[in-house]
Amino acid sequence: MSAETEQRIVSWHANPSKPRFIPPPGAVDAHCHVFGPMAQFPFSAKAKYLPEDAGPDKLFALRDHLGFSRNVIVQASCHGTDNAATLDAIAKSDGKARGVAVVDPAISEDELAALHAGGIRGVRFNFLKRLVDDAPKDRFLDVARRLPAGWHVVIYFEADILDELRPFIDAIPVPVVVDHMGRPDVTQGPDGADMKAFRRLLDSRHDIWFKATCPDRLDAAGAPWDAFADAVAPLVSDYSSRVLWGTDWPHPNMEKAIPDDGHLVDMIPRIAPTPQLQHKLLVANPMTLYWND
Ligand SMILES: O=C(O)/C=C(\CC(=O)C(=O)O)C(=O)O
Repeated sequence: MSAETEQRIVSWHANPSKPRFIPPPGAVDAHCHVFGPMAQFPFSAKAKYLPEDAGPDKLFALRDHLGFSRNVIVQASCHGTDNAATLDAIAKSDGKARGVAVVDPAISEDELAALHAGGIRGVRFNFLKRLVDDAPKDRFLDVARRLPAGWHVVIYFEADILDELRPFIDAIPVPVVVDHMGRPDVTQGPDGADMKAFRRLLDSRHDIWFKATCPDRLDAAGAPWDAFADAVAPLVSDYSSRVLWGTDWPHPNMEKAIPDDGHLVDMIPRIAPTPQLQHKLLVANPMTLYWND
């Protein structure tokens, strides 16, 4: 894809509402991205989408508008394995951001150490065919065995390949964080086949975490995303010590159904109704994974 021939896409709300829910002090938006700015950080030649710039200035303004304190910036597929934009945003955050990188599995120990010094605390393995050309499990496992101390692996997959991925996930030697709960069909409800399979995965190891994120991606009925709230609230309550939350801003590939970030924040008390759950989801859990040093 080339910037000259493709039209750049805006996938985020120009003027998100102020949420009614007020996050607790120290709340972490634990899943968000930056795009570019392209002039400084060009997108990957293999990128499957070409977004407009959504850099750290916009991300930090949104953080403050929504009442959050910190961000975990996840390297988006449009930047490939060049983590410069993510590192730049972390460096500009005044200690208020950490990150998850996407790396070439052949990365050296020195390069991993440099990512650690730049605030990276995990690597992401993406299995979505519409986002990446290949996902080599053996090479992923090789790098997972060489990660700096305290790091984890983030995996992104869709529910229909969970069974196939189980031996791979079982072999990951560090904690695992599952993006968007492995994209279950939330219309099946809390006891549907997808949620049951995901619970079996969570029960198989106590160091598998998940992000209770993306009602906009998972609930096609649209806001206020009632099916998402019904299906996800029991999961948050039953696995409250290993769940994270994030906006997913700037919502890559959601340009046809852009969510209002204020409405996304207002999902939090529906899936985590008590102050205790909200503190775990937004403060204690992400601090354990990302600011544990
Ligand atoms: O942002 C997300 O979590 C989900 C994405 C984009 C993505 O992961 C990426 O580009 O790396 C998606 O489903 O298109």
